[in-house]
Order: sequence, then C-alpha cells, then structure tokens
Amino acid sequence: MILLLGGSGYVGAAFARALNERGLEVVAPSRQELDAANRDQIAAIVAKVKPRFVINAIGYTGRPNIDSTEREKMRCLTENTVVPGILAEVLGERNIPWGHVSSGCIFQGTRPDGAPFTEEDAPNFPFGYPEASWYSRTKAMAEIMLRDYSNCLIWRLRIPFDEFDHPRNYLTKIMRYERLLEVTNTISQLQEFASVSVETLLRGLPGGTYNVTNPGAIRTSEVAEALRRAGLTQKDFVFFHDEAEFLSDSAHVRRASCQLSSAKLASLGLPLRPIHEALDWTLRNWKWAR
Ligand SMILES: NC(=O)C1=CN([C@@H]2O[C@H](COP(=O)(O)OP(=O)(O)OC[C@H]3O[C@@H](n4cnc5c(N)ncnc54)[C@H](OP(=O)(O)O)[C@@H]3O)[C@@H](O)[C@H]2O)C=CC1
Ligand SMILES: Cc1cn([C@H]2C[C@H](O)[C@@H](COP(=O)(O)OP(=O)(O)O[C@H]3O[C@@H](C)C(=O)[C@@H](O)[C@H]3O)O2)c(=O)[nH]c1=O
Repeated sequence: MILLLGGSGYVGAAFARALNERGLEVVAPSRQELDAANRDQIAAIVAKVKPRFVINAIGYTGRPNIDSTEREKMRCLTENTVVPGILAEVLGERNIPWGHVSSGCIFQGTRPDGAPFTEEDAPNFPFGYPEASWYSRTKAMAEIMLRDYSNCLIWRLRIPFDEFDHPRNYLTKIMRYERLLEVTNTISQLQEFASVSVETLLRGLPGGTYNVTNPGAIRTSEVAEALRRAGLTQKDFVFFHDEAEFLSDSAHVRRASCQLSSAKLASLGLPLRPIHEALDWTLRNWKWAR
C-alpha cells in the first residue's frame, strides 16, 4: 500500500495518476480525514496503513500564486516546513522510504559559471536572503532539514506544465496573464515529474535530492510562441519592460527564475525528455478544461 498525502491538490493529482497507471494500491486521505500538522494523526495513519512508501504532496503555494504566501506566513511555514518535519520524524523512526515535493524556487539564476544548479549546490534563495519570497524560504528550510534523513527523497519540481488546461498549469497561466515577464527557466512536465518520482521509490534509489526537471531551459517568449504555433492562442503577447516593472505593477515578490540540471537522474537511468521535446508533445496533446 502507498500512502499519498495531499492527493486532492494539483501536484497530488498527478501522483495519483502515476500510481494508478502502475496498478499500485493507494490510500489518499483528505485533509478532513488527516491533519498532517498533527503528529499523532500521522503516526496513527502510518501504523494503520503500514505503507510500502509515502509521498508528501502537501504544501502551501498561495492563490493564485506565491504572492499571497507573503500574507499567510505561518500557514506557509506549517504546510511547507513543519509538516515535512513531522513526516521526517515519524517515517524516520520506522525507516519507511518517502518522497517530498520540493521546488526549484530555492534557486535564483544560474551558478556563477553559468551552469545550471545541481543537487550539490546550496540554495541561494533561502532564509537570510531578503529578496527571497517567503514561499522559497520555507521550501529551502524544509530541504535543509530533510537532508539529515536517509530514507527521504527530495524531488524538486519547477514551474509545472502538462497537457491539461488548469489555472496552475504554466501554459494556461502564460495564455491568461495580461503581461509576461521575459525570463529563462528550467521547467517540469508535471506528469513526467510524477512518473519519474514514483520510479525513484519503486527502484529503491537512495535518499537525497533529485532535480526532477526537463533538461535544458526555455525563455518565456519561446513558450508564448510555441502556444501560438500550436494554435492554442492567437494572443499578441505583451511583455513587461523589465523585472522592476513586473514587481511594481503585478507582483509582490521576486520570482526565482532559475536553471537546474537533471543529469543526476539521467545518470541513474531515469532521464526526462528535453524541455522543447516535452513542450511540443504537451502542446500536441492539449486538452481544454470544459
Ligand atoms: N504548484 C506548483 O507550481 C508547484 C508546487 N510545488 C510543491 O508541490 C506541493 C503541492 O503543491 P500544489 O499541489 O500546487 O498545492 P495544492 O494547494 O494544490 O495542494 C496542497 C494539498 O495539500 C493538502 N494539505 C494542506 N495542508 C494540509 C494538512 N495540514 N493536512 C492534510 N492535507 C493538507 C491540501 O488539502 P486540501 O485540498 O484539503 O486543502 C491539498 O491536497 C507543495 O509542497 C509545493 O511547494 C513545487 C513546485 C511547483
Ligand atoms: C504574475 C505573473 C507571473 N508571470 C511569470 C513569472 C514566472 O516566470 C511565471 C510563473 O509565475 P507565477 O506567479 O504564475 O507562479 P509562481 O507562484 O511564482 O510559480 C511557482 O509556484 C511555486 C508554487 C513553485 O514552486 C514554482 O516552481 C512555480 O511554479 O510567470 C508573468 O509572466 N506575468 C504575471 O503577471
């Protein structure tokens, strides 16, 4: 039995699909059935389910985006940092393997040599960095804590997109935002992210950090152009003049535009498709929400 936490969420739903595709039996309690911030409740469900492994897709990302986490700091800290801390304790005591959904948002830019960040690099957008969003700080803090637990796999997801039109999907966002910020990012095809992450547990990969991102990087204008080419929109995209205009007109906090390397996963036999290939496939298979 697999225990999936946060299964009703945007990322949790992708995990549910990946687990179902593999015919794995899953228990996915709702928040009403399980308050993950309560250690006793976590211990009780783990004792009852006796999971082969656990997936933690619980977290607080804000609505409609991370700007709102600045107004709900303690909720954000609880769901992004305290909950994984409780899981680390409970699952560590029982040595049950588990995966935690982290984020590439704990990095800004590239390494000083221009290379993408690897799993060896320390976050450069954590607590102590005034420009970092509260969201990024809480995600970085969780990672730093979880590294001490050898039964925990940390999966970094980065700006998810897939073929399903949804307000959290990067492609939907790009089509809906009034103005766009021209930045370069490594991004993650969400279904591929969930599938590869599940494989890391099924194959018994060691605890530690994994950048579960599509190889390469892409500029916002390339994504916009690809959406137009695929016929999903005819919009004449308008771009912010620069990041300062983005921050003064539309956003409260700096976004962690960054590039990550997924070479570690590839070296372990779990390569993801290059970004442009994954994007083209996704656009060919696009499904509008009703
Ligand atoms: N979406 C994104 O762009 C990215 C997300 N991530 C990470 O992925 C994770 C999930 O994000 P996402 O799916 O977008 O978020 P959602 O808000 O869509 O889902 C969050 C899930 O967590 C559950 N939850 C929250 N608090 C508790 C609690 N105390 N007890 C039990 N369940 C709880 C929610 O339950 P309920 O439905 O009842 O509220 C929901 O199922 C987060 O850790 C986030 O940092 C990483 C990179 C990008
Ligand atoms: C608000 C806004 C954002 N953007 C850009 C900034 C950025 O490059 C991209 C995504 O920004 P958003 O504000 O939509 O999303 P944001 O909340 O910053 O997205 C992040 O969510 C958290 C949960 C993560 O962990 C990240 O990996 C990422 O998915 O869109 C615009 O172009 N125009 C806009 O009006």
